[in-house]
Amino acid sequence: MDGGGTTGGSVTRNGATGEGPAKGRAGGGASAGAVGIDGVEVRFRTRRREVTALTGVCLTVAAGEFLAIVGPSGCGKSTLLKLVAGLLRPTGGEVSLGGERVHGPRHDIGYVFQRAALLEWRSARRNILLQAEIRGMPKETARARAAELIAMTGLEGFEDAYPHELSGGMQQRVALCRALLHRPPVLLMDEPFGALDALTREQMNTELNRIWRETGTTVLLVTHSISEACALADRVVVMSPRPGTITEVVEVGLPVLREYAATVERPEFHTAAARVRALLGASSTGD
Ligand SMILES: Nc1ncnc2c1ncn2[C@@H]1O[C@H](COP(=O)(O)OP(=O)(O)OP(=O)(O)O)[C@@H](O)[C@H]1O
Repeated sequence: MDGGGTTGGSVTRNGATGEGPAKGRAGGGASAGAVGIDGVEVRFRTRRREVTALTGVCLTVAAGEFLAIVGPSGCGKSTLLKLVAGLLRPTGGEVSLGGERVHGPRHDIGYVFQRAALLEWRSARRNILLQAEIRGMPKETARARAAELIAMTGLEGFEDAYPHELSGGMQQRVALCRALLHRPPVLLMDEPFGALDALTREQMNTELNRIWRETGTTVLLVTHSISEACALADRVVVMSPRPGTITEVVEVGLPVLREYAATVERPEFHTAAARVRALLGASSTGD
């Protein structure tokens, strides 16, 4: 049930180059944290028409893998993330997390959206701790984990600031901390840096790479940026226009340690980005 062919350079995950990490970077198979998407179809029926958003989508994501998803607007990228989160049921096929079929909303995932969606009347720390309150996590555990994440994302000194006192990048860091508070094995990110300026976005890419290496979380990132996808991911899933199917899965073949500016200079990056761009053809996906 693996989706699409692969292309690009050799596999360097598992630190084969000696430049990388990291715990939890398992091979294939349905180990804990792995995502399985098997023959999935999604049809939406509204009063006026029926839309087939996804059809015949098959994909296996290994535990600890970083997967990026790109494709033209409306090809079903967000729909795919919602299926994994259990917020949506497929019309056909099956979705699994850690080898277990997804039947409804899952609590063992983290979700980051384009907008940080922070509560304006809560400080950064209390926005992060919201996750703990919703889940009934023990207070001390939650506070300790929040402090760890605040340090990891460079938010120290801003714990008591309110959202309007934070830059866009800082707000997304808070959203990321909130999504990671309960140590989810799977992190879903839907255009998380789309609203940031180019420089902040590059910094966030480098940070996300570090956080991914440190946490060992499986990441599914939806992005419109070919550069972002190839700079961060182990593999890039390229989708076709609606009804969304997987056109190809491009293996990036870069070491897991990725500092943005250096990464985009590497030949493996250029090979992968050129392939993704060619597959997307004249579609609207940016850069
Ligand atoms: N709840 C819904 N009801 C009806 N149609 C929907 C619903 N959600 C999504 N769709 C349709 O399904 C298709 C895929 O939507 P989706 O949001 O997954 O695309 P996307 O690839 O994430 O788009 P974009 O890149 O523009 O964010 C679109 O045609 C959209 O109109």
